Amino acid sequence: MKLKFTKMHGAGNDFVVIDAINQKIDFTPAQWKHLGDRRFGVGADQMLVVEKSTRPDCDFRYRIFNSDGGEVEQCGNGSRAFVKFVVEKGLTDRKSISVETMAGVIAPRLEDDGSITVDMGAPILEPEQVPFDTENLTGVKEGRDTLWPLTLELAGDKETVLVSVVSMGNPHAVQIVSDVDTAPVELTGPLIENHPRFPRRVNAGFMQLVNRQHIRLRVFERGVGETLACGTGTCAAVVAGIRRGLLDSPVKVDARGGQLSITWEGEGKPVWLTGPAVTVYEGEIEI
Ligand SMILES: N[C@@H](CCC[C@H](N)C(=O)O)C(=O)O
Repeated sequence: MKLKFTKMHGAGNDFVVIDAINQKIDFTPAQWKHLGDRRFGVGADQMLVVEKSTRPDCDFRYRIFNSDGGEVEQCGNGSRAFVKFVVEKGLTDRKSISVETMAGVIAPRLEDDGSITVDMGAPILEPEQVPFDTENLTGVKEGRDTLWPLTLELAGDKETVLVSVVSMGNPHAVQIVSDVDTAPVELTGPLIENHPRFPRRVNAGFMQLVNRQHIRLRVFERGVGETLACGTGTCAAVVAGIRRGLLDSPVKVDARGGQLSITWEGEGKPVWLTGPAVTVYEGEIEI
């Protein structure tokens, strides 16, 4: 079939966005992987699918596929691209929508100045729900957070890193580093992603504190590798920093591909993610 798609990005985290309301989509994991392939397909970190929702309280259903072909629960930068896409394509006449995801309902809003704010829902902080296996593991309390030791096997050597575990619908392990530019993201990212204590694998965040309202962040994403920005990773890092008593909301986050901003009032409250979304081009591919 000939698939119509739109190439978009949010702070450099790039997407193939597909209208599955007006096109019939039923792809295998291998076909999703092909679409995400930068050499043989279109190329993107994630493929985002726009569907009708079956829930009466939601305007759309939003499905997310990583470039490895696997379907995942949530994508924050993608949710900004999602609302821009449905408005630009005339799929809704509302700029503030409710969207069903595998991880619950989120609410992106397209402002008149083009910026987008998303209610990403409340973070999940119980390790077993992240999910993270704490059996026979002792955590270190810091503020309201617990830091968990993760032992990594590095070419025969063992190294332990302390991580906060947070779910924004999808799992995150966040550690503090002194300098994101020299952090071993490529080396330890895959080891954290596939650490046996995370049964569904994990997104690995590396956060540098600039001041109490400003961080720099790199994320090695599950099923993708390092991306230029990760929206849910940004939410998770700020939640971890606030719970550790190191950050105060609102927090500005510098990713390699742009700046995002997070507001969070604390436990049980939703995380608000603000940032850009850009349409790059429209395309068609035989698949
Ligand atoms: N880029 C994303 C997250 C996409 C999913 C992630 N790789 C996972 O597997 O959980 C974002 O902006 O949140």
